[in-house]
Amino acid sequence: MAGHAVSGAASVGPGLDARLAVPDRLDVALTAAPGEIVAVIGPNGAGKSTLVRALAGLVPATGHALLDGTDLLTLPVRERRVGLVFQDKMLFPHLTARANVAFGPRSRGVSRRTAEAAAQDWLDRLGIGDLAGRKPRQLSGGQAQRVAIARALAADPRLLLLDEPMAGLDVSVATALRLELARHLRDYDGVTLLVTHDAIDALTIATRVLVVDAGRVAQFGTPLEVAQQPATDHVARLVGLNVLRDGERFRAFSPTAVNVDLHEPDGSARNRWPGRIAAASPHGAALRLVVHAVGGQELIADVTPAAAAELGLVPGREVWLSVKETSVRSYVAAPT
Ligand SMILES: Nc1ncnc2c1ncn2[C@@H]1O[C@H](COP(=O)(O)OP(=O)(O)OP(=O)(O)O)[C@@H](O)[C@H]1O
Repeated sequence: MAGHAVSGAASVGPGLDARLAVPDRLDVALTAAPGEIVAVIGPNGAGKSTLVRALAGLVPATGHALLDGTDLLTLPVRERRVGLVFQDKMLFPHLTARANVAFGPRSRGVSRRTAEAAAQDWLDRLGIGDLAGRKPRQLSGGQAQRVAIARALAADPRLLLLDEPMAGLDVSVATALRLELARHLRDYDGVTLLVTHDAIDALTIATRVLVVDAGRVAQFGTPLEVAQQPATDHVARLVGLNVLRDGERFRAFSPTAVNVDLHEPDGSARNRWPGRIAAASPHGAALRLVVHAVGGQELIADVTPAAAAELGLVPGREVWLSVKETSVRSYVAAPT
């Protein structure tokens, strides 16, 4: 069966098929079909940036990273058909927005005229065509980020690496950029990796979510699988669920399903925990309590402001939390 992919071996088909290791920092495998948008999420220091930087060739890694059948790790950085957008944008400060975007095509030998026309077209599409003649220092954060995205896309990459492209932007700017990015990515037939700390990005833009924890893949599934059946506390928090481990299984329940009492509740509820309120903050129309349960587990409970006032639910208060078994979803986390 020469030429055919075998289970566990690298595939030679289109898309991305990577297994990358960086000593003491990262050891992950992932695949993505053309057109897929993979959100990469995980706690600080999990290895998300190391993964995208290894794919870009900015961090030395071992293993393989087949992109449309060609191993990126064997190619010099300049020859990898990879587009990069980092939080710190990395625009050339002395070049105009248009020249920044034209840089990729120019360095591949496209004539200045053609490259600049294409650059102008990308800037127009991203809604900042009128700013094409400005230098990066004359642009706002959101505008500069659009230039960085235009520059990455104009280079016609087969792999687009976006490392927290919305971080550091004003909420309204980030929201507008997120919508535009989602629209562009829907038409993009390469593979996108989007590193994000934002559950909305992960769950709305992505076709799949890669959860990285301590340099390993903790979960790799559809946004729905990951939202409904998170396999790490970090993701549970990100999607706003409580998750308890029960051997091989996970037990998840919504903060809105949690009852808060000042005394141990009556009855035989299996799911009840004494603890102390560590924090309270508004969450939509509710008040969200973070409770440190006896035993170390951190749980969240949403209560009405009226109940909070009546029971005196303020940080430091000892409480009992309980949840009905019918409100608990029990599952074995989706395989990675
Ligand atoms: N240049 C470096 N040299 C050695 N170790 C590094 C270097 N950069 C990062 N690390 C370590 O590698 C691990 C992964 O870091 P990485 O920046 O990839 O995490 P991350 O998931 O992107 O985190 P964050 O969400 O905070 O950006 C961390 O333990 C970090 O301390």
